[in-house]
Amino acid sequence: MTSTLPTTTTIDFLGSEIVPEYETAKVVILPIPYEATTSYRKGCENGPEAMLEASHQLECYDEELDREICFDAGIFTHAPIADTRHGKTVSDAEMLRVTQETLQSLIEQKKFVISIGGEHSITEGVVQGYRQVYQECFTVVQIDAHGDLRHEYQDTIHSHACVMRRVVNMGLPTVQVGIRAICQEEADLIKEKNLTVFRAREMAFNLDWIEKAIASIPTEKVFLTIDVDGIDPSLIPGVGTPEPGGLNWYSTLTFLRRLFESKDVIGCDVMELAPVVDSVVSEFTVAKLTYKLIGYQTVAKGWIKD
Ligand SMILES: N=C(N)NCCCCNCCCN
Ligand SMILES: [Mn+2]
Ligand SMILES: [Mn+2]
Repeated sequence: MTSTLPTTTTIDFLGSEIVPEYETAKVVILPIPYEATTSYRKGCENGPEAMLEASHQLECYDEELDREICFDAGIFTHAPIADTRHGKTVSDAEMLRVTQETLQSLIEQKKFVISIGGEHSITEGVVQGYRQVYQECFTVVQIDAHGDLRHEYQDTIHSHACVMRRVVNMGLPTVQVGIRAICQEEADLIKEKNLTVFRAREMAFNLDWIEKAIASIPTEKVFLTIDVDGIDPSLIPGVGTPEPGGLNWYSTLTFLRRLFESKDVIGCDVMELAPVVDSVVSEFTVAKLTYKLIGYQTVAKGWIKD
């Protein structure tokens, strides 16, 4: 009997010909095509697959780092988890559980995981995975247009608009970068808790922000969460809630390189890509951003092969 159920085949980051054995891979790409609470334009559940497909067009050679980084690091692409595509329902509790458990197991196996969303609420589960493994405190560095600091939004505390509030409530320090859309409740919380926020308006004309942001991170260990709407929508128009005035490409890369070389980045996620029909700009840019993260980490950790 042939099944009519949709099958999930995994598309490998960069293409199957470069995929190493799981055991030897330092890096695992974890697709999390989950979408439930997005409030404006939909489609971020299709982000991971679009990014993986676009990654086949990347050059393996990183011209900045002067290496074919993928052969140094070894990049393994995991099967998707918490998949809401094709009308499947996954509750927030189930998404958080499977995300936390998958992360915990990959981190225990010493993998450097880059989780690919999917909506930003997933980051709560991702960060919980790190908390299970790391006794030591770490800072969550967020690139985003939005504060995501609301207690609750549209009747759920697990909305993508609340994810950093969940992180703050875990007691972890945060550094928020590129912020340019917050509500009164968030502005009040930032003042009350004296949260560290680098606002896009202040960053726009002054590259000083990069060193200031690095210096403001209170711990050696860092988890990096990138909501791709933090980058300017002229570079990544495929997001659910676009906001003008975002980070440009080279200041983003300069910040990320500094972050990886000066801190111990224990993991990262790249969230909220919602592909636009008939344009590949967003998914290609997100694929390239992801490969840059791998490159910076590979150099920082000395995974370079002779
Ligand atoms: N993380 C996000 N993408 N957050 C988006 C929140 C959108 C809130 N719009 C509120 C408009 C009501 N005045
Ligand atoms: Mn955002
Ligand atoms: Mn966000």
